[in-house]
Amino acid sequence: MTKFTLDDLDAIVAARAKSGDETSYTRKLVSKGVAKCAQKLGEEAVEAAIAAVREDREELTGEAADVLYHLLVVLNVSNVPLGDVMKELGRRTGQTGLEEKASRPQE
Ligand SMILES: N=c1c2ncn([C@@H]3O[C@H](COP(=O)(O)OP(=O)(O)OP(=O)(O)O)[C@@H](O)[C@H]3O)c2ncn1[C@@H]1O[C@H](COP(=O)(O)O)[C@@H](O)[C@H]1O
Repeated sequence: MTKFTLDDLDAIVAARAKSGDETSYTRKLVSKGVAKCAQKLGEEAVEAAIAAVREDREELTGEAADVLYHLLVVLNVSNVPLGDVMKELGRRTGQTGLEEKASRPQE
């Protein structure tokens, strides 16, 4: 079996978001707008963080899957391609996290 990737899920999310399928959770969520999608992403991220602090690996695995799915939904409604995010991550591989932080514009 070939490995399921984030690109595969991204393609499913994109197709479901624009489908008129009443049974699609993605379509339903996207139709509520970016604020609702972002709220769900935030909730799932907090749940994942709580699972991590609890050291509950099984719970964290499930919550992490929820976070990735909801992040893809938010990127979709915001018209930000996953490829752009991956490009940005790729660009950062040449430097350490602390170097990247120091290179950010000062607020
Ligand atoms: N990976 C996911 C995925 N992860 C989480 N979820 C849904 O996210 C929701 C989050 O749970 P909650 O209890 O917080 O949601 P809720 O009670 O509906 O809350 P509200 O949205 O009403 O606030 C659940 O309904 C989950 O089913 C997902 N829904 C879909 N996918 C993927 O998207 C594909 C397409 O799904 P549909 O669009 O439903 O066809 C699926 O085949 C999956 O591959």
